[in-house]
Amino acid sequence: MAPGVTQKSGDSAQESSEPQEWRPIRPNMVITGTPGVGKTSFSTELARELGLRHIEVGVFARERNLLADHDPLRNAFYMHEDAVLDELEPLMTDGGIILDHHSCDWYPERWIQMVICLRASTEALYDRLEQRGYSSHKLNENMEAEIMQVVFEEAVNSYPNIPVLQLQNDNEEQKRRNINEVKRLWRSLVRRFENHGENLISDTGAGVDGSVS
Ligand SMILES: Nc1ncnc2c1ncn2[C@@H]1O[C@H](COP(=O)(O)OP(=O)(O)OP(=O)(O)O)[C@@H](O)[C@H]1O
Repeated sequence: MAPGVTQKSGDSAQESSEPQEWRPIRPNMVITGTPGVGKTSFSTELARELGLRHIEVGVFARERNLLADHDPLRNAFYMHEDAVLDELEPLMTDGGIILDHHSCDWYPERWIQMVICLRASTEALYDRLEQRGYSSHKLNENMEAEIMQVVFEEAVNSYPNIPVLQLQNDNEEQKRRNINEVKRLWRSLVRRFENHGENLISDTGAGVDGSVS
């Protein structure tokens, strides 16, 4: 995996100059995971069913000409991270956003109220990445990252106040079960967010297929 495919310079999940009490009008969600685990498929369905806006961060950056250098080894572009954050800020303030990207350590923590890390078995992931025609370097790098749970640990370290839901996404049946469970958790979060000003989910994990929250 390209380490972040972002160019870091400044603000991050753990560095915020905003007052602690700042919160979006509605909650936001991050869906992360190694490339190929199924973030975009999952986010698209979830956003449609919950009436949320799905932002595939790499596409968002490309559409706004916020891509930086090209990494020839991975055939991927870095992003101008600060500029992407600036563009995202008003959207995140309104809330109801699903941010979909394989790196999640650069958003201000105050933006995010739910974090999901999708996982895939080595067999499922290998097949998906091979089908994409990835170079052996890129394929091996991603496989190793998934086995070493690099993205999950990044998510846990970036959002110390939010339980990170880890969901196994090897097949369509698991995806459907997980989407249904995330919808239930999200609706519960929204109710508590509106009623009591809470921004944490407390009942994560229960009944979610393969979850290790
Ligand atoms: N639950 C699933 N069962 C079977 N195939 C799946 C599942 N989820 C996704 N896929 C397939 O895996 C491939 C990768 O999915 P997707 O593009 O959603 O992954 P991604 O994590 O968003 O990747 P990237 O980070 O590179 O954008 C696609 O061909 C998709 O159809």
